[in-house]
Formats: sequence, C-alpha cells, structure tokens
Amino acid sequence: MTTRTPLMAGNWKMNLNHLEAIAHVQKLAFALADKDYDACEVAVLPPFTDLRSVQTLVDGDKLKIKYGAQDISAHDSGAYTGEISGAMLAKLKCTYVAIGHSERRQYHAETDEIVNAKVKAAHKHGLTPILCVGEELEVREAGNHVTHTLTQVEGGLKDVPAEQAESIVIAYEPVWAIGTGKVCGADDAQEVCAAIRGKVAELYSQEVADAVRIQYGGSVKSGNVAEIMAKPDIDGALVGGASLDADEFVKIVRFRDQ
Ligand SMILES: O=C(CO)COP(=O)(O)O
Repeated sequence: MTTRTPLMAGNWKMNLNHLEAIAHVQKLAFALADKDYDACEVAVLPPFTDLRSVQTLVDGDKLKIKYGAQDISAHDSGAYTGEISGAMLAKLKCTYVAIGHSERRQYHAETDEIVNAKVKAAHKHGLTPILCVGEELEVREAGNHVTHTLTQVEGGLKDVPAEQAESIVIAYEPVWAIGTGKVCGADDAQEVCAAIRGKVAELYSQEVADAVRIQYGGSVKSGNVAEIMAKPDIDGALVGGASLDADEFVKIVRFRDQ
C-alpha cells in the first residue's frame, strides 16, 4: 500500500494582508525549522494579494512550506475581470489550489461543472487541486451525506485522466462543521473519507485510490486533530480559523507530538 504523507493546509480565507502574511509565514517557518520536520507537508492558502510576498519569502529563505491559492479561473486568459488564471498562479510557483470550497459553491454559485473545469485548468498549469466536497446540514440530517459527497467527487473528477487524478487532494468538509466549532466526529469523517476513496477506486483503480490524499476540514483544532488523523482514510487537515493563529497551526501540524 502507498504511504501517503499527510498534508496540513491552512486556508486563510479572506484574512491576513500581505504584511501580516509575511509575519505569519516567518513564524511558521521558525516554529517548524527543527531539523527536517517532514512528518507532514505543510501548506498555506493565502488570499491572492499575498501570494507574491509569500513566494518571495519561501524562495529567499528556501522554506519547506508550500503555498497555493484559494481559487482559480477555469479560463486561461482574456476578458474575465477579476479572475486569476492558472498560468499566473504557476508563475508564482504555487503548488496547490483549493477548488470548489463550499463558500465558493454557496456564495459564487459554483456548480460541479465549474469545479470540474477548474480542476482541469489547475492540471493544465501544473498545479495540484485540493478538491473540496461536503454536505450541508439538511443533507446529513436526511442521511444523504455520502451520496451527496460522492456526487461532488464524481462531478469534480469528470474526464480527469488517472495520471492526473492520483496526485489530487480531496478535502471532505461538511458544511455544517465549517467555522461552527462543531467538529464532525472522527468516525463520521472516516466513514465519508473511506467512501470517497472507494469512489476514486471505482472511477480509476485501487492504485489511484491508494495514492490520493483525503483531508478532513471543519473546526479542526490542536485539541481534536490527533483523533481525526488516527483514521486510516484521513491524510491531513484543511484548517480555516485555527490556521490564522501560527502557534495553534503549528500544534496542529505537530499532532504526532501531542
Ligand atoms: O473551511 C474550512 C477550511 O477550508 C474549515 O474552516 P474552519 O476550520 O474555520 O472550520
């Protein structure tokens, strides 16, 4: 079986300006600088306006922290006011891009078709998508959370070839657990993450399913991360609020030390 390196990623959402971003990444780098702390891959997803500053810092100090964007345009270039292309993100040496976050689905009407086009745009420019999926509260209460989430996985990966799918990261983020303090129980999160891996195996192969990293996101904190990470199909966390506090995010990254 493939060994999957956990990916701990901080989704800053619309927080921290470029000056705050520099201070924050410096703090993370300092706190994670002990010799080869590579039990986890660590990434930050700052707002677009911070990316150049983060790139300069990471490049200049040869930091191991990776970074990426919170969204990408489905288009390559042209008359799309306000959009940021994959080529632009690649030029800033982004590794990751979050796609289909529930806040984009909810506030920007992103459908599975749009999400799928963005996944393809990311691949085209050598970026690794973090494909975000997850159900709203009503869907969970109706017991349809697995079906709902798998439909989003299938939609997001439509016509994505196996060699691209195996490097993808899928983040299971139940909408009702985001920013609410209501963490999804570790067993409940594992149920959906295992089903996602099963779906990837069905769409591609067991080999691809074993390679794909699946994160959990939704009110992850230093106090609950170890329990979540102990689950066999959970390969990391996508952290919102708690990633804005550098000390807390470092504790999350060092979940094994707790
Ligand atoms: O949406 C999230 C990460 O993408 C999770 O946010 P919180 O960690 O603030 O619940």
